[in-house]
Amino acid sequence: MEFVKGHGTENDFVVLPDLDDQLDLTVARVQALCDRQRGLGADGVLRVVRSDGESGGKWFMDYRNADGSIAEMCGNGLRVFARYLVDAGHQPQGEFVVATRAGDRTVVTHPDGSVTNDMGPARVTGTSIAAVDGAGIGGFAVDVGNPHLACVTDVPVESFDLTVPPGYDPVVFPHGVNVELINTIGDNALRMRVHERGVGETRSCGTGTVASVASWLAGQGRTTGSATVDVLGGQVYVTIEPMTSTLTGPAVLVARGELDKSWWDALA
Ligand SMILES: N[C@@H](CCC[C@H](N)C(=O)O)C(=O)O
Repeated sequence: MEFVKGHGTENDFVVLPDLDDQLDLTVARVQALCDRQRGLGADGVLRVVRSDGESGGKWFMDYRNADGSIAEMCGNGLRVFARYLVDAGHQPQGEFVVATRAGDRTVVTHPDGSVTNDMGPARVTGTSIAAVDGAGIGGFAVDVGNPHLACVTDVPVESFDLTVPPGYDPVVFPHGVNVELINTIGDNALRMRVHERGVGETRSCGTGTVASVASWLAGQGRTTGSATVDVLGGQVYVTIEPMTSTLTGPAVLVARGELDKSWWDALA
């Protein structure tokens, strides 16, 4: 069984081509694939499935977090997914549509290896508080298809301990939440760290960067704008408009290989 390893600003993924939707991708298999000691190591798995195109997309991105849970959307993963499709010859370079659990998303692959995703609307739904290092930090709840609590703070984001999952209000976020801590570092320039639902701290989160810019704008009473977002693994560029948002950043394919069949079968 073929796999590809890739990353988008060091948010890393195992890509599993399963064009005819044959794989039984159990929680145990996702956990083992993502484990950095007993598997390949990744923040998540991207299963590539050919879709019937009825929803507008010819491809379905089946995204799983490292703990085996299913999430609606993954922004960095979508760029890697698009790069894989072009690299494998399944799509010509340029614009095409990928179906996700959050809806159809248009992607544009660029010759320099970067990808621009249409991320759909970033909806600011209210305010809430994250508990980090024993202190409460206020932020905005932002729905980017998946849930975020994006907190702009004056405390340098480098100073937080994200080895401990941030606390959050389960009434506001009944299905868990991704928590972003954000500093303003210049004109239209942010720095972000993230604790991802189903993973832990990661070096980047694409939907989290979109939520961060939406939250930063909401704090100024704005609903449109753009910013660069520095993350531990690099930099992305986000635009927010009333009806949609975009995310541009690198997508890197690192390795290709074959999973050992007896290892895979033993995990069923
Ligand atoms: N890293 C992703 C987000 C993956 C899903 C997230 N952990 C969740 O459970 O919602 C991204 O780049 O957006």
